[in-house]
Amino acid sequence: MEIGNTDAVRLTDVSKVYGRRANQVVALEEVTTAFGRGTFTAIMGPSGSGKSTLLQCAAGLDQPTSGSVLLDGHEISTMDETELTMLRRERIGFVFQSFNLLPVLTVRQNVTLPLRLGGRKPARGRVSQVLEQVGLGQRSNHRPAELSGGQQQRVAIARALITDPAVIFADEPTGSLDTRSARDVLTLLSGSARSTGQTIVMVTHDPVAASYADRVLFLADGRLAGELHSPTAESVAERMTRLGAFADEDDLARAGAVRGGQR
Ligand SMILES: Nc1ncnc2c1ncn2[C@@H]1O[C@H](COP(=O)(O)OP(=O)(O)OP(=O)(O)O)[C@@H](O)[C@H]1O
Repeated sequence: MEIGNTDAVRLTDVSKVYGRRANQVVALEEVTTAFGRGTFTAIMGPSGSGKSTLLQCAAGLDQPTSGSVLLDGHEISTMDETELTMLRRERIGFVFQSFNLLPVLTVRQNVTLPLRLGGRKPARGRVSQVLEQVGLGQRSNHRPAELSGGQQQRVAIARALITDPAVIFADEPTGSLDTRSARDVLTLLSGSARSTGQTIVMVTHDPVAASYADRVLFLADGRLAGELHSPTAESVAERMTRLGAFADEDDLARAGAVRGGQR
């Protein structure tokens, strides 16, 4: 069922409780929000605030305890595992901190893998087009070990883009990259939202990374704790400090670097 609306994902009163009785952890509590088509949203919050849980529930990798998740017009909270697997394969792209490329496959083979797993072939010229889009047109026959971290992450983004997904979910996509590679990856993500209307939802701890998004959603203790539109690294860092997120020295140093104007 496809419904005509402008939201790629809509969560209504989503709660997630792990464990039973005395050991219960409320990871998400009645979260209601939406991710509009063609938008780039960053999700931020202190450690343990529910960011990964939100991403997993929104992407159909985990089922909420209660509430509704409408993804690309499909109610996923009532789907069984087979239906969810199909939906994830067809309509969702994933990008992880650790790239998750297969070392024995070439760049081209890695990028086409999601299609081949679904028994499909890429349309003529599509793989080259996507590789050009991520700036790796000349690297299609290389293997991941022959590429830098930033280039490997761009292969992972090409692999996410190839299925033309309704949403790309990215979990700390710049977490293991140097500043310059991180900037390339973030520019690519924000560019694909702006130029091709790709919807992107990204979890990050980094205010600079979040500043590339159109909107930042803040979580605290499993609940929504406000949002910022057209964020700057400074405004995000300030909000995170207020949420008590920068509790250790590394985080404080990063917030300080941000105020020094990294971007
Ligand atoms: N499988 C699980 N079983 C029990 N508790 C869990 C499970 N997964 C997450 N939690 C708990 O749910 C809460 C939210 O966790 P989550 O991983 O979503 O937070 P996060 O904001 O992504 O944290 P971080 O920034 O540290 O990665 C935490 O208290 C965590 O301990």
